[in-house]
Amino acid sequence: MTELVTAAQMRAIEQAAIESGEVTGLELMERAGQGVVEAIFEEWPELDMEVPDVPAASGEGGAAPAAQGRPPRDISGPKKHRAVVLCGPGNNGGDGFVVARLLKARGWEVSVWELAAPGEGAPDAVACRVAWLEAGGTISTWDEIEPLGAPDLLVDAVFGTGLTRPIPVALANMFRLFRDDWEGAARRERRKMRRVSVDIPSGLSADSGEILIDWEDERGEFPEGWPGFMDWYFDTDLTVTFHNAKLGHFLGAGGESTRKLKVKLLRGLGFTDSPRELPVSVEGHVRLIEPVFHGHRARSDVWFSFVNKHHGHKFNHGHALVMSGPPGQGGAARLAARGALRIGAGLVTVGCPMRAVTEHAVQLTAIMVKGLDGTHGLGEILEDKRITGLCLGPGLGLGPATADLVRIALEAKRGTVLDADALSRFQRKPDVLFDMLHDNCVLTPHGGEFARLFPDLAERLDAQENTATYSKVDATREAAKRAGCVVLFKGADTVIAAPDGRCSINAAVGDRAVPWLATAGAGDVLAGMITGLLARGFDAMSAAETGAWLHVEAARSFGPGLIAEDLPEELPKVFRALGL
Ligand SMILES: NC(=O)C1=CN([C@@H]2O[C@H](COP(=O)(O)OP(=O)(O)OC[C@H]3O[C@@H](n4cnc5c(N)ncnc54)[C@H](O)[C@@H]3O)[C@@H](O)[C@H]2O)[C@@H](O)CC1
Ligand SMILES: Nc1ncnc2c1ncn2[C@@H]1O[C@H](COP(=O)(O)OP(=O)(O)O)[C@@H](O)[C@H]1O
Ligand SMILES: [K+]
Repeated sequence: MTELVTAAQMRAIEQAAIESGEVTGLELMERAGQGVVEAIFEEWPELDMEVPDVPAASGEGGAAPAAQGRPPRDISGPKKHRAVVLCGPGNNGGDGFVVARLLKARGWEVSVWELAAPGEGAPDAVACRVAWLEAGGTISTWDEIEPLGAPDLLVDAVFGTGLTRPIPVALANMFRLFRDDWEGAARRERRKMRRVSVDIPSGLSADSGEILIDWEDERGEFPEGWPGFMDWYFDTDLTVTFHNAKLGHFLGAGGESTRKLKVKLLRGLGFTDSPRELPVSVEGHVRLIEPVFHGHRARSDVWFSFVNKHHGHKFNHGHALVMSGPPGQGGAARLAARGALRIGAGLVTVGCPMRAVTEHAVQLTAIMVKGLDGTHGLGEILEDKRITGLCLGPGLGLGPATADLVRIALEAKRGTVLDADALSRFQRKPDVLFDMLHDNCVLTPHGGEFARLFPDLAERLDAQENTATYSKVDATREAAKRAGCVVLFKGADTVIAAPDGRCSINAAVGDRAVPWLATAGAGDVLAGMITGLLARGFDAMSAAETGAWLHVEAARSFGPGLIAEDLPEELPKVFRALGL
């Protein structure tokens, strides 16, 4: 798994490298700029070549008049590539000056626009600005911006990890206007404008992925028909970050805007080849779930145990029990049960009220059905120690029986997933639930359920929109600590945390985006998949991480048009593709 860092952790890493004398701040900035240029040419190799001029129409420009019967000959020579670099007042802007200088040295026409000159607080950026001027570069200020020739490349080096204050909405709007103006100009000149952000799209918090906008600022001055909220950051095609990806690349709006992310190593930070190991002790880091089966990277323990499924009979693979609600509401439990079976539990039983047995029996084949006489019946069946995974919540109902079933289930101390109604039922008294939970449990709330169990954390998360001091990672970590078990907070940026501080993100963004997974019942299947893994003996954190990752892989493999029923059925294909 890849380690993700916060802005403060990144600063600590850089600081440690600088203090050790291994590298200077200026060298780091130079490498960062080089990394961006390298990434640009890797992503768009065509930019590394000269642009052939478009032959002008007869009589215009430099093209020769067409000789009879022959196409016009281009005598105007190659055009230069053009870049516009937007520089901010800090070290992110410093990186921008390096990029500008390196592109100019390769023969590009480069215009630099400066929000404000870097000051004493950013001496390395000042030095890079001087180097740009010494290389013959010029600098315009943002209030002098005028339409110019269409660029092939727009480089956003305005704000990076140092953005902590919200930017004025007027500035955010300028990002959009530049982008639109230059994109229009590029279209007119038949060029394609690529947008690249240095470190993180400007306007986003590197810690929370939130858009940092000061909405109070001059908002009223702008005309009707404002663009939607999601346009208020520097919308970009490629983000080039350094050393390690940041949390903000995967959370919230940051996840949605980071379509393509390249991580460039800054050699001299105690690194050899891998961004996966952190060179200095970084407390409380977060991992991106990204199991790798082949290649030079070591397999994680989770995947090792998955591959090495024991041989033996079905009970070696665990027995999952999924509790169902009353007749007519059993679909959710059946979806969960199917997920548990397909992910490899040896046996799966749907436990239901006696009157729901017929409904389940006509629908289920490989999955067993057991009529249970309420809490008493659940207690009885749990005397069978071969039942190793429990799932309660999908379609269970919000009546008092649900709370009793949860209590009996938790007393049995098996691997247990609580989802949906099993969470919402405790809205009024979450502490009652927290007192019963044990460390082999996984709670799988979506946003609404999270707010029911942890209203103060959800409120804090909502309220911090413009300050970026509190992220989904912070909220989920706090929730896990309070609950005393693993909490998986769902979404395209699913965050999974354990009470001991371990935390990971399962990001369904960028090339892993699966918006079609937002379909009724998808969450029930996820609960079942995690239950199946618990039944197989995975610990709570590994079960949640592996289940969440496979859930998205199944959705990716199936593609648009997916309905919840398709998810379990897609798993064999995912396993095959993984070489299992
Ligand atoms: N030596 C280092 O620390 C390195 C830093 N690097 C770059 O440096 C960046 C971090 O640099 P900084 O910490 O200087 O911060 P940034 O350059 O990201 O931005 C902070 C600057 O913007 C100003 N600012 C913040 N909020 C503002 C607002 N709302 N309105 C107007 N101005 C605002 C701050 O006063 C500060 O000058 C990284 O993202 C990375 O691009 C890289 O060069 C690698 C080496
Ligand atoms: N835009 C999205 N991209 C990726 N996954 C998503 C997205 N929206 C929702 N999901 C996932 O889909 C599932 C929906 O679960 P949930 O909200 O409980 O719905 P339901 O109760 O209908 O099953 C969760 O696993 C969630 O992480
Ligand atoms: K930036």
